[in-house]
This record gives sequence, C-alpha cells and structure tokens, in this order.
Amino acid sequence: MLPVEDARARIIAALAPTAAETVALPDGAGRVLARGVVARLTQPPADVSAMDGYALRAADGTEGATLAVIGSSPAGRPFGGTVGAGQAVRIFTGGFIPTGADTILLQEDATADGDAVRVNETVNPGRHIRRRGLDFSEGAEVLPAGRRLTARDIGLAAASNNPWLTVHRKPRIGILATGDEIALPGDPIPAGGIVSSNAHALAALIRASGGDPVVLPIAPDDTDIIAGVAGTAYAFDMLVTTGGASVGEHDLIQKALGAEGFELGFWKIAMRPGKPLIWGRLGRTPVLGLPGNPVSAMVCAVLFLIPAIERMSGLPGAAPRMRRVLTSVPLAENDHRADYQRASVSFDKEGRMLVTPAPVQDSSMLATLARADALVLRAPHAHALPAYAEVEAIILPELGV
Ligand SMILES: Nc1nc2c(c(=O)[nH]1)N[C@H]1C(S)=C(S)[C@@H](COP(=O)(O)OP(=O)(O)OC[C@H]3O[C@@H](n4cnc5c(N)ncnc54)[C@H](O)[C@@H]3O)O[C@H]1N2
Ligand code: MOO
Repeated sequence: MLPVEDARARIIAALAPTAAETVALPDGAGRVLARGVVARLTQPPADVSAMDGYALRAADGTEGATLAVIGSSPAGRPFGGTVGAGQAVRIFTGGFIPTGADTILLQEDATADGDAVRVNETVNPGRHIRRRGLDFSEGAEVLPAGRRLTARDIGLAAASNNPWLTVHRKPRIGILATGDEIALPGDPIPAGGIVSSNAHALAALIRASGGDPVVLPIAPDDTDIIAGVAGTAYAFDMLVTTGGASVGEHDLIQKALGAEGFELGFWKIAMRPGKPLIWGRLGRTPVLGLPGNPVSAMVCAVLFLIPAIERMSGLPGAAPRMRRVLTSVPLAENDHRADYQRASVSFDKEGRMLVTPAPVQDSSMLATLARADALVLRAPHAHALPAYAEVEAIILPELGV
C-alpha cells in the first residue's frame, strides 16, 4: 500500500494545467491566471489630494495667514491655473494637486470667508498628497501568472484598466457513480438499495475547488455498461469514479475500464478511510477511482482530488493545509495506515482550536462527516496522546468543503 504523500505526488506529476482562455473581468474571481496582469495605466495618474481642503504653498500655510482662493480642483476636474504666493485652490479628495501647490490644508483646519480662507493650523509640506504612481505604474505586472484571483485581485485588475483576463480553463471532471444498489435522490430506490450521495457531494466539492463537474448517469455493476459510459472519458480532463474500487466480485471498475485500455498507475493507499483508491489513465484522460463508501470518497477527494483540480487549474497542487491544533480527548495509538478522523471543532477560553474526534468513525456515516469540521491526522504508527496534546488537522470549511 502506497503512503498518502507518494500517492499525491504521483497524481500531481501526471497532470498538466489546462489551456488558457479569455474571460471578462467579472468572471475572473476564483480563476487562476494563465498570464500575468499588467497595469494599463499609472495610479494615481498625477499627484492627488488625500483629503478635502485647500491646496497651497507650504510656505504660505502658517497659522493666522489669510489666502486668496483662486479656483477649485474636485476629483475628475483639474484646476488649469497655477497657485502663486498667498493663494490657495479649494480641493477635494482625489482632486489633482494644481501646479505651484505642495501641500494640503485640511478643511477642518481652515475658515472659509468668501473668496479667502484663513489658516487655523500651520501645515506640513507634502502632507495629504498621494504621489503619482503611489499604487502602481503603467507597464508593471500587478498580478502574476499562477495566482488564483480573489475579490481584491479583481479590484486591482479593474483599477489597472484590464477588462479581460487570461485564465486557465476550468478542469472538466466527469463523475461516474457505479453500483446496482444506488439510485439518484428522488428516483425509485431498488429493493435493498440506497440513494447515491457521492456524485452530488463530489460535484459540489469539484465546483468549490474551481472545477467544472459533469455528473454521468449511474452505471450498474455491469462491465459493459461501465465501459460504455467510460467511453466518454475523452471529453473530460479527468474521470472520477466512485464504488467498485475494492476486492469484491461486484467491484468492477478496473475490470470494466481494462477492456477500454485502462492503464493502472497504482491501487490501494495506506490510509483510513479510503484504502482502495485507484489511479490510472484511460487513453489521455487521467482516472481517479474513489471508494464507494461516502466518507471514504470525500476524504480521498479532499486529499487527492482537490490538489489534482488545483494542479489542472494552474496551481502547484499542494497537500491540503494542515493546522496544529489540540485534541480535547486522549487519542489511541495508530496502526500502519494514516488515519483521518472526523472531528468537531471548538475553541477554549484562550481562543485555541480544539478538535474532538467523533466516537464512531465508520466510513458510511455522512451525518458525522457533515458535522465534522476537521479531519484529524493520525500518522502511521503514531503513539497514543493525552488530552490537550498537539495534533495536525485539515479544517474542512477552509477548503470550502
Ligand atoms: N474483503 C474486503 N472488503 C472490503 C475491503 C477490503 O479491503 N477487503 N475494503 C473496504 C473498504 S476500506 C472500502 S472503502 C469499501 C470500498 O469498496 P468499493 O469502492 O468497492 O465500493 P462499493 O463496494 O461499491 O460500495 C461500498 C459502500 O458504499 C456505498 N456506495 C457506493 N456508491 C455510492 C454512492 N454513489 N453514494 C452513496 N453510497 C455509495 C455502497 O452501497 C456500499 O455500502 O470496500 C470495503 N470492503
Ligand atoms: O477505507 Mo474504507 O474507505 O475504510 O471504508
């Protein structure tokens, strides 16, 4: 059985970023830049006032002085003249500093009197002036390739006058759920059957991670039908299957895909839940075969599918972020498989994060998974730990899962 880190490294090494496409700025949030964003203008374009008040020569701005107000410079309508000795221009936040002026007298420190203004507080040279190019300059790369765009980045791309962005295409991921016993939510359930949760949970996870999920029709435990549906794999950047990954005679994924030319990369990982994970390739399409147990499928998706989507989206495809937290209860020693225990999260009086693993860790229990906000890692052969010991955990809401 392969260690988790080796499995993820092999998956990531086999994947490449998707091609670039151009999207309108508002559609760029959450996408990964395939090309850096370059400022198409300088911001601010000239020296501007950071405050409402008066632009003047600092030498004139001593307490008690009275200056002649010769014009106005609101944002967007620069004053065309020059500020001379004993003169001031009414100015507003964002207004261009007129020629001749070198400081701002705050409105609160002045008394207007018709066409004159009285200085009530001596000014400091250069105060309240934002210099041309303070934020960025034309031609500078303001956002690098390989960055996943935040709302803040969209603001920066907009401010730097970029209506279009070049991003990686969202990886298209086909989801194939298999099993005679499963039915779609709302459809008639066969005798002894269950409702398929995996495809929907995976589609939501894929979408949250920046992928474009396509839920394929459920395939029964029939190699020909599975093979037929898998024949559509070429349309996807990755095919994800669930169920049929294990050793039973109904566990048909490898057999069915084998007839289609499936090349196995590896099978079985030293982890719990999720041991029977399959990785391989069908033609040019990578295939990730997740176990059928719903919790196993989701834990494997967190550990392998999210990094894979990130890699295909143009990111490095790093392991999910681990946080050092405290266990609220003692933990038993672990065997040779990495254990990802579903745990709830709370905070102690000092604000430290505590995790409490659910008492029953069965890989069929979706209610427990939904309530758990953390996966606590018990490394292979980890020693027993007392309560309040440090452990590593993946915080699921941080992944949007
Ligand atoms: N003798 C052994 N038996 C099993 C082993 C083993 O090593 N030796 N491994 C166990 C482990 S671990 C897991 S995990 C499961 C995984 O098996 P499969 O991937 O072959 O999954 P199935 O047998 O098809 O289904 C398992 C379980 O999950 C339910 N299921 C399947 N698809 C869905 C779906 N779309 N939505 C919700 N639930 C689904 C299915 O009804 C079964 O209850 O194998 C163990 N057995
Ligand atoms: O690994 Mo299975 O995923 O334990 O239930």
